[in-house]
Amino acid sequence: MITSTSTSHFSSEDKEPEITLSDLTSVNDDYGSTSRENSDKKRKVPLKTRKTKPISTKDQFFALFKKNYRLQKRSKKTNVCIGFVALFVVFLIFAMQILTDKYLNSDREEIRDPKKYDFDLFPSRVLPFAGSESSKFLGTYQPKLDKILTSFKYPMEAMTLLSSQLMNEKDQSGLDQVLYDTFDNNEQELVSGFYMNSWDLEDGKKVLDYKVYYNSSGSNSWLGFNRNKQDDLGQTLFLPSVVNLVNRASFSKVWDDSGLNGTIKSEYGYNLTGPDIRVGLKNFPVTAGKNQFDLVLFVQPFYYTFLLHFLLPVFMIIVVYEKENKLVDIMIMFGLKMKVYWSVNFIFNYGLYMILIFVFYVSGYALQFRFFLQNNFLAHFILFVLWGFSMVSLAFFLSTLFNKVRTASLIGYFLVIILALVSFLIWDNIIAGQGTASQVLCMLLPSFALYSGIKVLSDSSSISVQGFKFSNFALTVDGLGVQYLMLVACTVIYLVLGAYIYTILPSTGGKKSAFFFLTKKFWRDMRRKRKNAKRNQNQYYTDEDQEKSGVVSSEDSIELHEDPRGENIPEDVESERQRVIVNNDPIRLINLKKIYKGQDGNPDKLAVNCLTLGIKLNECFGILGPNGAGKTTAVNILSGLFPLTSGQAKICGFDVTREMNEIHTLMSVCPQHDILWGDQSGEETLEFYARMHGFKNEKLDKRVKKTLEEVGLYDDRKKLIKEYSGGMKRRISVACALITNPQVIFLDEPTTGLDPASKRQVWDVIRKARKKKSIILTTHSMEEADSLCDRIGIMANGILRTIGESQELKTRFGKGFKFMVHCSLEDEERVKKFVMELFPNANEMNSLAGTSNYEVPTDEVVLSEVFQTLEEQKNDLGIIDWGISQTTLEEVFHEITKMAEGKDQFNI
Ligand SMILES: Nc1ncnc2c1ncn2[C@@H]1O[C@H](COP(=O)(O)OP(=O)(O)OP(=O)(O)O)[C@@H](O)[C@H]1O
Repeated sequence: MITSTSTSHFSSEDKEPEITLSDLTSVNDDYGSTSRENSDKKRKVPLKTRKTKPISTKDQFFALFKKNYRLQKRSKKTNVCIGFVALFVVFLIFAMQILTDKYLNSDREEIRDPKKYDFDLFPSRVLPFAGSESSKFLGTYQPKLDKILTSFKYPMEAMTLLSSQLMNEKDQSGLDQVLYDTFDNNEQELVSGFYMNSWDLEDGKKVLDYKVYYNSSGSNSWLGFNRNKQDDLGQTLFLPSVVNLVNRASFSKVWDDSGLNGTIKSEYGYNLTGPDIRVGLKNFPVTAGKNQFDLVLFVQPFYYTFLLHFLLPVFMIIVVYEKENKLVDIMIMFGLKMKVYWSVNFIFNYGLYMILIFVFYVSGYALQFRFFLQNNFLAHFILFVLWGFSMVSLAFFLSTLFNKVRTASLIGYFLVIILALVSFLIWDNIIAGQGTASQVLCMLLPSFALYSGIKVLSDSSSISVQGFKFSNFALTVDGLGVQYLMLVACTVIYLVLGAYIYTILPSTGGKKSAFFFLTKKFWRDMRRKRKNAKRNQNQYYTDEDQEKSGVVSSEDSIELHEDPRGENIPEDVESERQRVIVNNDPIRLINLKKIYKGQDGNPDKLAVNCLTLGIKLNECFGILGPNGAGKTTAVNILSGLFPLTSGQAKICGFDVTREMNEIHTLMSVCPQHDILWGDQSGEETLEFYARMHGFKNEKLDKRVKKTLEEVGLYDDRKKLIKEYSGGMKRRISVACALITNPQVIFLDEPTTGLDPASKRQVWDVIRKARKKKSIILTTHSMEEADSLCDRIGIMANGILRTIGESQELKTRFGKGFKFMVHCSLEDEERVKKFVMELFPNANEMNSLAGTSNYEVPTDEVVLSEVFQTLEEQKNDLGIIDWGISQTTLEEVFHEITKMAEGKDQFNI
């Protein structure tokens, strides 16, 4: 086991982010040569430092906000749809108001003496009385019946205004008159009137005359549709319950005390004493006038609730789109802080919602909706503001549950209808009748809080009510306080739930235990992260610092584990391991291991095993390997997408497990697949990333222009990405990786899908960009690795098989040179003899029709001599053509992967 212990160097000098266009423009002509080694020896990268200041939260915030704004502006279909729905709902209500006034609010005829119904004492159907706490009665009675009246325990007891509304000793026509006179005031509020009288018959029997008036016109009757109709609604629903009350009173002791004893034979078979009870039912008298039936009052809670839910799926789609297309991941790799991401989305979505609210208010006031005119402005404004918060939180929470835009939008739009409809159907009919506790519980689904709030305001804005006044505010459901509180609570609850689900089910990087926060490790890591972040805040250096710094090492002690191959570890891999442990390369991987947890019954997958590797300053390091070798996994760990299972990975001294925030400020990635917003132009895409890294104004423009020119996209800079060809997208992805002037770049198959000309263009860009940087490039193109990479590592089955410069590998694994000679058949023997003299250890591979191929050991070939000899003797020997070539990297690759086949199947 070898260890190294070291110190660190920091510079806390506070400077603006460096814009070194020269990084892109100055061409380093000696790429591919080993002379770079020498410069590394002179100057080593200090650990735990970065070149630029940490990315500022403010820069990220504005870059992200601008991007969101631009994309939303271009989502024309969605915007039109939102606008259309808003206007549709508003005009629907407006149309209803007009239609109602014209057709439903017809003239009303006077009814002074409404139809009267007489009933048996005990109707066969006895239903519970359907009154509420706010129901009011108006009645008249004889004082001697006082006790009967006060014995009407439930529900009259709850009717607070009962006594104040009772009028002594009015006769029936007197009550008719009172009800008639107060019709316009009473029609919404009074549910009933009653008349009660008692007298003695000639035979001494007592009579109790009890008339019930029911109000079929107010809000307490069903929708008010029964107005003016002497229907049997009250007869079937209302009267029996009142009669039941009378009966209960009759049976009570109070009855006896009132001295009204008599015998009652009920149809139930009871023999009870009591008076001759005469019960009747009458509708309220009606004044002449205009019916003021308010259809709007009935429908507006539903429509408003529907409209105010309409942005829910839009918000979900914004988040899920970026999740599905891995745009969040790439932004994280470019240093985006999640707290900034969520804040911007929250504020942005809330802003969109406020635009909708603004349109809603303007049209509501313009069209003179009573809802707005009659109610206190703060009452509905606070309700809408708080609903906006809880809806955005709810959308975030829901968006963590979906990974596909299609599913999210389908379920989102379905939810809009369902939530509005369920609130409409359930609140009035079921929940409103329950106690406050049940109502509060239901409001944990904030749609109920919104609906009930709108309902309170809507009812308060009916024609005959004065509207919701400031004095009506209270911590009750009717006073809106409960709704406000619950909307605030829902905002917090759904934000916390969303963050929790996002943590345990991230879009990438593997699931976490549902109880992760109960582990000691979690809190320890949190503490460490916070400590590191504080310590690292000002640890960045300038070019000058870098020049002065010399060799600086990490303060951490690093242990090198034994390679799983033990003694059989290839020499070059072992020597790299020894080199890495004592060198402070900008990228250091030590014993890196990654196991993907098996899902859906699949076993765990060991993707990377004991990878120890260092990438030097100014170096472009190529990782080659067949599909599934573990290349992308290694890059993803380094870029913070996946956590490593064990081992260490450090970038400029920052640990990927704890200091990813710092690492993101100094690295960038060109992912394997283009991860871009289709509705942004190439220029805007680059601007976004550059802005996120602190580039502003002129510097920003220059940087973007230069980078676009480098990748040959300047002329197409204004085109939307969705109009780009595959090759253009690839080039803009490479440009994104370079625009932020990072110290460390990961390029995952950067030229896949490019035509040869574009490929070479990108290669040029990478070569130029390499100065003062460390680049890891994974590729399947041997030509690319050969041309760009200073060193190459070949992986197979998650294990590093070999490492070295391209030439070294060719020498080590190739079978020397290939020599081909072509002559006529009669000269063939002579030529063969000559070849064997020239290359005594050559091996003839094949010979056909005068063309022979040989493998020649490298040490037998001195190219200049071979050229000279062959050119001199060519004509004498009758050689028509000849050629010599070196073993290609592709052959080395095949050789190594062949050797690796079937090897190293480790148990996890
Ligand atoms: N998220 C994942 N969950 C489980 N296994 C995974 C996951 N990602 C990759 N693997 C597995 O890990 C191994 C290494 O995959 P990786 O993508 O790193 O290979 P690669 O060398 O980049 O391949 P390619 O050249 O095809 O991109 C493969 O066997 C792959 O199936």
